Amino acid sequence: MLPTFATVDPDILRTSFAVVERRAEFAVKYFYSYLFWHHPGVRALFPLDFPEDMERQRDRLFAALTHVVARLEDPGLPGYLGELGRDHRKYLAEPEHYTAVGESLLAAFAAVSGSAWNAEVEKAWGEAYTAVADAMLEGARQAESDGEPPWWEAEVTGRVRHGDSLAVLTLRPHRPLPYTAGQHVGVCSPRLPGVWRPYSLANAPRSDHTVDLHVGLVEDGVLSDLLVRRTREGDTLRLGAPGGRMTLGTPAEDPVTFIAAGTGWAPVKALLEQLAADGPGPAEARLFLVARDIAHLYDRAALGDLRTRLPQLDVTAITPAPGRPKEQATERLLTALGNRANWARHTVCLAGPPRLVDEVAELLPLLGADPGRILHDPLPPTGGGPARPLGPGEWLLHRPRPHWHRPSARAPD
Ligand SMILES: NC(=O)C1=CN([C@@H]2O[C@H](COP(=O)(O)OP(=O)(O)OC[C@H]3O[C@@H](n4cnc5c(N)ncnc54)[C@H](O)[C@@H]3O)[C@@H](O)[C@H]2O)C=CC1
Repeated sequence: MLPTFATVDPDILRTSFAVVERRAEFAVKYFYSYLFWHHPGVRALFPLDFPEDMERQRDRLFAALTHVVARLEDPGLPGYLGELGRDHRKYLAEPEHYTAVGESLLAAFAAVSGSAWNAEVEKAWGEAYTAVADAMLEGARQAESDGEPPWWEAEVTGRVRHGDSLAVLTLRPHRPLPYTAGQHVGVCSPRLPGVWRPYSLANAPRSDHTVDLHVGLVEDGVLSDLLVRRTREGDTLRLGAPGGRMTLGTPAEDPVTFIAAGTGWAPVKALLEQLAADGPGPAEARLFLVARDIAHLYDRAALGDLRTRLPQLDVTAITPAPGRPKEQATERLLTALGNRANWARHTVCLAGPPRLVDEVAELLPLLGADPGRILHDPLPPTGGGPARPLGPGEWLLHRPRPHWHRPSARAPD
């Protein structure tokens, strides 16, 4: 049985985390300095050769903590943590590493909290961290006792380029990778040890166990550059444990809307393949496909095939007006979504750039969609903007663009 957070007072954690969050940058630096100084053995788990990756790792820690603090009463939290622990086996994380991380985290929180840190707060965080670590370790132990490897070695058996910035890789894992359409995996190349990035699996499970990845070139990206430009058939990659909640039951009978932007098409394609394979599918299905320009509406043959197999699928392709920036497609998408009805009846699967996902996920309930049936996965941002909440000073220096729900309300730029 997974540990619960029943004994931890969520208000104490939230109030004290708000204090830490305001000095997040310092807290994170303190945390890693403390961790590496007091537990030098842990260094091996982090990609110190890639400073940019260290930055991402730092952001990820805060993103994960924020996720936990925001969902303390969520009954799905232990399940999420179990999945995280199962996935952390790819970093070769052992119980003693969890202890070292917990000790360093509390030290960092105490260091940045000043007088807001007291015995009661320390006790609450100690208990919360123990519950988090126990849930993660339980997930890892379960995976190990199920005979799951910490990662799956996979050979690249196919590579198709779509323009300069996109490649579809086909991989054959050395042993079958158990997953559900819509899920994603961590991907790592032995040529960049320790650098893991999440990619959605772009196909429903196949009898030959091969999987496709759609890889878009990320500006200044380390792994995407290697995957798009320098990976060849016969190369080996590592895949972490599949995870993610953007999955549909089988057979899926309720009306469903898919919204895919850029390579967010990958998991949506997998879900459509699953619908087509399972039978007639829901009576009502709609797909909004968003791309930065017409040339980036790739994979048209596969879409044509899916339309034949799912004749009820209503497809809307959206690109920016000629000469407008790629983000304008998101405005057009929001308008198109506003023009549709029946949101209360639809399950919505949403995949694409994090900011688009955030904007759409905020808009849909205003259109009548049930927030509990809007499915998307929190993926780390790929460049172009901060990955964690901005501190007050940073906010003044880099004011975030406001999130507009009604594009018509947006001042012309
Ligand atoms: N499961 C998921 O949610 C998946 C998410 N992704 C993510 O999707 C993204 C795909 O990148 P690309 O193919 O290069 O897409 P892209 O950068 O070409 O963007 C496609 C469309 O997304 C919208 N968009 C992009 N940046 C935006 C912004 N800052 N604010 C509002 N809207 C924006 C625009 O409408 C744009 O036309 C990556 O961030 C990747 O991590 C990819 C696969 C699966």
